[in-house]
Amino acid sequence: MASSASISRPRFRCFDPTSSYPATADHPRYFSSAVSLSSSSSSSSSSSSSSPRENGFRDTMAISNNSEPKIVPGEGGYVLEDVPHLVDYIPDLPTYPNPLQDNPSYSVVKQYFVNADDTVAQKIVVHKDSPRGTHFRRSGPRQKVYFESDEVHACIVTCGGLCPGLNTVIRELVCGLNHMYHVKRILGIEGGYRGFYARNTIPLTPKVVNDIHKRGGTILGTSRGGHDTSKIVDSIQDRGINQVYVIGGDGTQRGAAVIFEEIRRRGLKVAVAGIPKTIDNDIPVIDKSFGFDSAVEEAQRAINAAHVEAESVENGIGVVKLMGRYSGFIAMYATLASRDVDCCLIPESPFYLEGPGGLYEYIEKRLKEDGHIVIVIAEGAGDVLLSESLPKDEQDASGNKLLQDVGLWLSQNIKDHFSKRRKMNITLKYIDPTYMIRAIPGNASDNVYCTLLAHSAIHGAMAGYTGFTVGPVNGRHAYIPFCRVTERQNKVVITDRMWARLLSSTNQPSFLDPKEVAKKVAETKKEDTEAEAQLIDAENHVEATASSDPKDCSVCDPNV
Ligand SMILES: Nc1ncnc2c1ncn2[C@@H]1O[C@H](COP(=O)(O)OP(=O)(O)OP(=O)(O)O)[C@@H](O)[C@H]1O
Ligand SMILES: O=P(O)(O)OC[C@H]1O[C@](O)(CO)[C@@H](O)[C@@H]1O
Ligand SMILES: [Mg+2]
Repeated sequence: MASSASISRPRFRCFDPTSSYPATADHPRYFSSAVSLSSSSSSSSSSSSSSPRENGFRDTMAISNNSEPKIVPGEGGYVLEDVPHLVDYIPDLPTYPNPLQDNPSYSVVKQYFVNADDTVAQKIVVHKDSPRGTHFRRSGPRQKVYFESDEVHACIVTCGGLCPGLNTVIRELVCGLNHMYHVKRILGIEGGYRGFYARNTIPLTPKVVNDIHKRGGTILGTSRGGHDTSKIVDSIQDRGINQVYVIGGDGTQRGAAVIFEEIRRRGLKVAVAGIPKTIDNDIPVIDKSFGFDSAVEEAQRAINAAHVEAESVENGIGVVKLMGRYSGFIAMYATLASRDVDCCLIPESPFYLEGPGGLYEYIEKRLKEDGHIVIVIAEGAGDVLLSESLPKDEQDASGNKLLQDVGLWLSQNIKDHFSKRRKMNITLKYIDPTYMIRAIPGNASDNVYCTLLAHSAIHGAMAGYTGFTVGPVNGRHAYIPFCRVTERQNKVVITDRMWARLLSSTNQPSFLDPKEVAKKVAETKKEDTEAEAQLIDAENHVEATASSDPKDCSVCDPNV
């Protein structure tokens, strides 16, 4: 789904010879400006008895706050975009055997532990001569862990809008930590990020969370705004928390990235793991976000109702508004699944109302030929048209643009056009199931997916990885650096096959000038070629810099 066209690559830095952390089997050396610490740590003594502000290094310890992407080049254009690890800034941390090796459920699995070198390819359609390309570290349990079970004090927080499956992720984090790693101390942070410093916490046990996956919403509550980094990290430190599980969308992952930076700056032995959540499916790199399938399924009920209403009357028009602020995935998949939809409008594909090739013309054609029409519109579609007629510039507490009701606006315009100007008798029913599709519990497949996400996050944190988001890349779960999931939004690419399938199934106009389409295709191809060239440059660059004078940074900047 994600197009490589809009990927902006991380900037590559010189190999820093002062960077020194032990090359372990699980953690090979990498090229980046990693930190060098002057003192060894006693942080491994962090245990259940650790007192506030003792769960790691002292605040005052001089630690670089530099967290450039960790890029490991390999043969044939192979690049690993690795995630941070606690030993990057706390060397000499002791390791422990993974307790899973004695777990009767798991010990029967041949090769249960993930090979230290396993990585997941971002691009799996390749040509004979194409470079091997970007890879991410494969997720899963490691032979050695960096936390003892009774040392772990985990917390879970949910932020942003609701999404089916949130409670399942919470449940599986709690049960996974407890059943796989015997972790007993898990705190639920109430009410999103601000809950760290302004709300109570809830002790979470497998018993407390046993049934929650059957409910929509999040038992922890959620919020927008209120991200005060230093207060949040103070709270983490004061409570002696050493594993932070953050469930949320792009904004939340950005927030988690800053929390991780601050934790790293303070030198704390605290792993930060993100579990991506958004029904809009707008998080890049991962195959799809949890809750998306459930939301698409629930949207079918609204579309079905619109269809029944529309085909039961003469000149019936059903309009359904679905979520999708910047990305139209829900509208696109709900349309493709339903087959009752005649027109799908999404933010990525601008449309117009009047004149040849416009929406009104198409509606009239459908009404004449079929007697009815069903239109699905994503909430962010037609934003430009709408703001021209109703200018309004408001934001929510997180800084997201507050949208006006495009479904209502469109319905009103259609009514005005056909009744007043075309003098046609139409019956229009507007259905807005917006919050109904996200307030439900996860469906069966989302529940399984949520389990895998939670387990991946737990294995990663226990293995000492931090500053990462979990998610499947081409079907294999991986650890992805925060910067890769926050650098852009995943959007429907209207020059891709999926959108073409939709156009062919609805028969709607593309609303695009053929010349514009050709231009877009050319742009996409150019960006793809540039991205690949940059990868090859990066590999050559890292090799060159490793053997050159590290102070000579003229080669650092890919633009030089
Ligand atoms: N750049 C940022 N830095 C720090 N915190 C952020 C940043 N962007 C967002 N946040 C915080 O993340 C939380 C959630 O953000 P937001 O409301 O945008 O939802 P989201 O995680 O993107 O989920 P969704 O959009 O799917 O509902 C909020 O508490 C917000 O303050
Ligand atoms: O009304 P709220 O809670 O801000 O949520 C609305 C937003 O949430 C989202 O579903 C993202 O979670 C957007 O599609 C939508 O604009
Ligand atoms: Mg968001």
